[in-house]
Amino acid sequence: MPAPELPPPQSSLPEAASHFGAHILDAAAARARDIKAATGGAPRVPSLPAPPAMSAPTLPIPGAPAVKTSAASAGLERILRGPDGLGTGSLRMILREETPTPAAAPAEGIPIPGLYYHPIPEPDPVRVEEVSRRIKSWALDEVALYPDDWEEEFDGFSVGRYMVGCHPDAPTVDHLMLATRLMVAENAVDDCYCEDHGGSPIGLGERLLLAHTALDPLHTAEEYQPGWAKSLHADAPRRAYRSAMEYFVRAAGPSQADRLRHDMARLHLGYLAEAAWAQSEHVPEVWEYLAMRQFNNFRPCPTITDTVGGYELPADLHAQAAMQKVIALAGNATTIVNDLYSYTKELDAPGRHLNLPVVISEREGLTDRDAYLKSVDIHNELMRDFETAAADLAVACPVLSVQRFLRGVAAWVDGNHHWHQSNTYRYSLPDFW
Ligand SMILES: CC(C)=CCC/C(C)=C(\C)COP(=O)(O)OP(=O)(O)O
Ligand SMILES: [Mg+2]
Repeated sequence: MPAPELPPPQSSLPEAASHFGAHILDAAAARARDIKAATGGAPRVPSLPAPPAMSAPTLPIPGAPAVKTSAASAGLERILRGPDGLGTGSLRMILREETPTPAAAPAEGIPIPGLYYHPIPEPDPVRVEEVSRRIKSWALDEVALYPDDWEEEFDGFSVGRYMVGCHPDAPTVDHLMLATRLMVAENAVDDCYCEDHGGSPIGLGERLLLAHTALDPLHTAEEYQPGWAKSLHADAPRRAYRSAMEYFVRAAGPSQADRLRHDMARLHLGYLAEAAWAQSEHVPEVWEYLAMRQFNNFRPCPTITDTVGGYELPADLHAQAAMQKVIALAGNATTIVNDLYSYTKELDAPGRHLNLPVVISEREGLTDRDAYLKSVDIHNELMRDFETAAADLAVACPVLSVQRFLRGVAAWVDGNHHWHQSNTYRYSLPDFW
């Protein structure tokens, strides 16, 4: 695929996407007021020197002169200038292709009573149809992802609606396809290597490591390089990882690609811990389960929100501890949403599929219902902690790319809930109410 055509850089979000993740900025404004009331002064300065207050925030344009302020350190100026090396020309904000904003229609399915979440408008049906068409073509014609008898399940996943709902600020369908191919590939690895399409804990480490080299290429002796290259076509998960990553690397900057590789390594580590417990039929303590779920986690999906949005969060701003905490909390909240909506599906699956309610019931001696309701409370705590941490960071670091990234992560969290609630093909609620 040629790299997406990039219209000229824009300095502010187009109206069509202006609603996404807005509650994060609302929360940030409230936090700023609270902080000012509590301290009588400006919001706390983070460990980085406070970046310059910008009245008309604009993305640092690669190669543009550094932002000259007394407050910004040289390091921060370098970060705010944004990447200006070779190949950074594509790292600019893209004007979103205008499509009509759909009226907010009630989602299918029933939201979990007592769950703290933000409803979203029904994803743009025009984009959903186009993404669904393109992803099926990719799955069948480019990577031979699945046999004919898996087609109903593939369609039932509704990945087009999922990704359009999670990336409302994606400027083009080409950008949405970056996330959609990765989502399909990540689920193919989970289904085929770990779960119900031939998965097993036995030999999982080898399979995951070899699949990971489709994301993080092997550089070895000339004699052995062809054997490795051929292996990337050996099965559907590796074909899917290789192709999805190839498209992603063409559109992303080097630090965005390396961020994804790191997040995928985290994901694979989480799969291995889950598999080790399945192999030994061990039920971990609750905190141990929550630790595993922070790695076996949707994290690699929200963290590409800048690439899918056509801009870049600078590596140093992504790597700062406050951002890492926001990402971890958001990923944890999204993944416990999966535990809650997939609970009945997993109870019906062979063997014991660990999720938060099952582990709490086993480890704390609660009834299934009480363990489930406690899991809802834990999700809600994680969601509020995520929103508080994101609001704090938005106040401490008023840089457009940071604020847009935080809104993108929040939009992903909201879109993920919408998909789980409304995917009645895949999920149903327990009768606890
Ligand atoms: C798409 C992606 C990065 C997934 C990461 C981990 C993962 C597979 C989930 C969070 C979904 O968990 P689970 O295996 O429980 O999936 P289902 O409940 O079967 O949908
Ligand atoms: Mg699940």
